[in-house]
Amino acid sequence: MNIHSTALRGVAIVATQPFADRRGAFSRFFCKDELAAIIGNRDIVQINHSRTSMVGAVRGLHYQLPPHAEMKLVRCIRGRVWDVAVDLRAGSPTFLHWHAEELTPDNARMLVIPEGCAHGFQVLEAESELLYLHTAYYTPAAEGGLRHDEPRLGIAWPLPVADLSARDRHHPPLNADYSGMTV
Ligand SMILES: Cc1cn([C@H]2C[C@H](O)[C@@H](COP(=O)(O)OP(=O)(O)O[C@H]3O[C@H](C)C(=O)[C@H](O)[C@H]3O)O2)c(=O)[nH]c1=O
Repeated sequence: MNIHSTALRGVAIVATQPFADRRGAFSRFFCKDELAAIIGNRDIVQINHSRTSMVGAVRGLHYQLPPHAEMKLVRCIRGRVWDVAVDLRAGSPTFLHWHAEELTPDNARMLVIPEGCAHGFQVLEAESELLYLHTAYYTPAAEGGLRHDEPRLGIAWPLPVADLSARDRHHPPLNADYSGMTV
């Protein structure tokens, strides 16, 4: 598993090389030892799965506030998604900057979204499926969200946004004095 950093501290791309033979392919999805440089002493405590039907649909942008802030490792197991991490860390030199990565089963990439970053994605192929590895338990009271069209982010979604959950339609815009979270 090769780890590639991005402009956002801790946001990383894990590249894996599937073992292919005449039967098909085998991939290592996760390895705490190989990913020790980014996982540290965190544990994966919850694994979630989503399927999104409509091309252009966006899920997110979501995060959990401290003390329930979480690292998420996201992999596309069907279809094609444009996956986004947003830096919400107070004092970060890349505060409110975002990084996007196209994830597919074929490119076998996994995006690592550390604590203090929001996560969202847009579906580029119908019926795309994602697997999310979480280092903190789902805690609704600690959940936060950003609008996909938040002016202070300027995320350049590749397609017109075709579908959003009611919750994601109603995230409030960021205040002008929003300074982020300390994680
Ligand atoms: C995360 C979670 C959610 N839920 C319930 C809460 C809702 O009733 C339902 C759907 O949750 P939500 O609307 O938050 O799901 P998405 O909008 O698809 O959010 C997902 O996609 C974005 C991009 C993410 O980064 C989130 O981590 C991930 O949950 O599942 C649970 O019961 N357990 C859980 O662990």
